[in-house]
Amino acid sequence: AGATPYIEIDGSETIKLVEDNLWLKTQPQNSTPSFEQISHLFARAEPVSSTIGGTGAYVTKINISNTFSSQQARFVKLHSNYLDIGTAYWQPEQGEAIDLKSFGQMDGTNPKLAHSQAFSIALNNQANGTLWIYIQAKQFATPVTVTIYSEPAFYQDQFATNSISTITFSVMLTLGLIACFIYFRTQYLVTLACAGYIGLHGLGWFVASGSFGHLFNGLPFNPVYLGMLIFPFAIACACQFTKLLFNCQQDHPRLATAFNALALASIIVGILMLFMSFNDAFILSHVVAAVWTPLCIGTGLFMLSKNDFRAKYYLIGNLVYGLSLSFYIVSHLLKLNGNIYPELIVQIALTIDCACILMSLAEWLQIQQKEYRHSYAVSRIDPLTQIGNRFAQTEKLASLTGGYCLTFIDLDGFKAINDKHGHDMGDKCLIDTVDVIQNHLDRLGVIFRSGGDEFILVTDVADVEHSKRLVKTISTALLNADKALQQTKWQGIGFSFGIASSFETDSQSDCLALADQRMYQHKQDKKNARHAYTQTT
Ligand SMILES: Nc1nc2c(ncn2[C@@H]2O[C@H](COP(=O)(O)OP(=O)(O)OP(=O)(O)O)[C@@H](O)[C@H]2O)c(=O)[nH]1
Repeated sequence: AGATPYIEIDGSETIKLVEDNLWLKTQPQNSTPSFEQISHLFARAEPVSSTIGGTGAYVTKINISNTFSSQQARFVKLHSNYLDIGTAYWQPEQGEAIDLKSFGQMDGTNPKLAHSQAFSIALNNQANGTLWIYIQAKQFATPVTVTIYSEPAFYQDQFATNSISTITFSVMLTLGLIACFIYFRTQYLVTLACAGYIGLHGLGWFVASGSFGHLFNGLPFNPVYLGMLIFPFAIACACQFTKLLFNCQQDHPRLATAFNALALASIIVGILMLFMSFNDAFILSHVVAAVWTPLCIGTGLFMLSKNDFRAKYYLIGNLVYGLSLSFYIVSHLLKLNGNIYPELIVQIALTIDCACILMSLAEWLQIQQKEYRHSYAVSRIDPLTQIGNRFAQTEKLASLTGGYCLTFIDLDGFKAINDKHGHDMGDKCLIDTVDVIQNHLDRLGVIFRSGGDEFILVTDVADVEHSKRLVKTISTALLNADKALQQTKWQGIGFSFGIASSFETDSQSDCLALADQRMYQHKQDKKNARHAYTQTT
């Protein structure tokens, strides 16, 4: 270890200590050690160059001198994501060592700070002394830097750090909840996977930032570690989401297998992690991330190369997240000392990623909606004549609220066309006949092909008088249509029809039956008239 560092408390807002050779490795303790224990441990501690990747307990002492002529309050912040036990003592040059408040994550008395721990120290005027710090955790994921803040600078830093952290995991949790609600409404599995993907990431950071522990302190275990344990389950959801988003089962079976395999592996890892040491769990989680990140970015690039526009948001989000993770790793390895924590940058990037993921889900839902609308329309259109079919007719009848008029139309002599010229010509005849009907009746209501050579015209009617007038108008229109048909090559075809209104009957089925009956009567009358005509000639 190098010489004991020395800090002069002057006018500076913040004083940062380089982490190199600051800490000494010592024996972990079962409970918060006393000053005597710490000084004892310090004497036998092993020098280490850095705490990064370390586990267990570390101890340090820092000489501090207050150059002010007044008492000074300062905050000491340690950048340590995990911290089971943290305790510090101020040993003035003269006098007894003073116990500063414990600042571990299991202790509820320290100032609440996302991703870090802090404690306060009051330095008498012109005081010289030694600050002893003991820290203990299952894992030191980052170099544990020590920064000394003036009171205003600390509160400012605390506000910014906690705000950014809270906003990001709140946004993630909210987006996850939105995806969850979409699942309840649509039952699409992709939305459930999306809810898991975003929601579990949000929950993970809520726990990992320390905020969960700050809200629910007094737990028998340190909840901050749980953040890492949630991660593989979030990745399992992310795999399923990606697979379903790009319809991999149908379009890219090999990718689907890869995502299923990684999802299964992540779940197994996630369960195993609960039973292994946190250090192993920590490494395994990073292995999962190392497989997932290139896989999702590669998939995004591949899908974009196939012009799949769902990939655009997916790729942007994962690139932002991937870059932030790289920055996180590099910043810790190179011990970059920016003003903003790399964890917060990852959290911000992940929030952007989650928003992009939800956008890609929206794209997916939009495609579904378009397909649904298309099949909805197609299922209600008669493919031969392109007018509404019986299904559409049933819906129209069900939607009627006021008075209505139903016209039953049946072709005369259609079977003969089929018999004489074949079904293809019969089809053509039907198409032409519908054209003629539409030209004459379109403005009078909606026409449906109820089957074979039968059609129904549905008209909304205001009152009895209106329905009486309508009977005349429709009859005239159909007689004109009949005449028009005679001008085409289908002279043998004619229309028989019957009209009934809701004012004459009690129900729609009665109204339909009455119109059918009148149509049949009309057909019979025409047949009789033809018969009589043939007899007289
Ligand atoms: N080409 C063709 N024929 C069809 C189609 N749907 C039903 N048909 C035929 O239409 C004919 C309807 O029979 P009918 O109602 O007895 O025909 P019609 O000659 O008009 O007899 P009336 O109604 O008594 O005047 C049957 O031969 C069906 O096979 C179709 O989509 N295409």
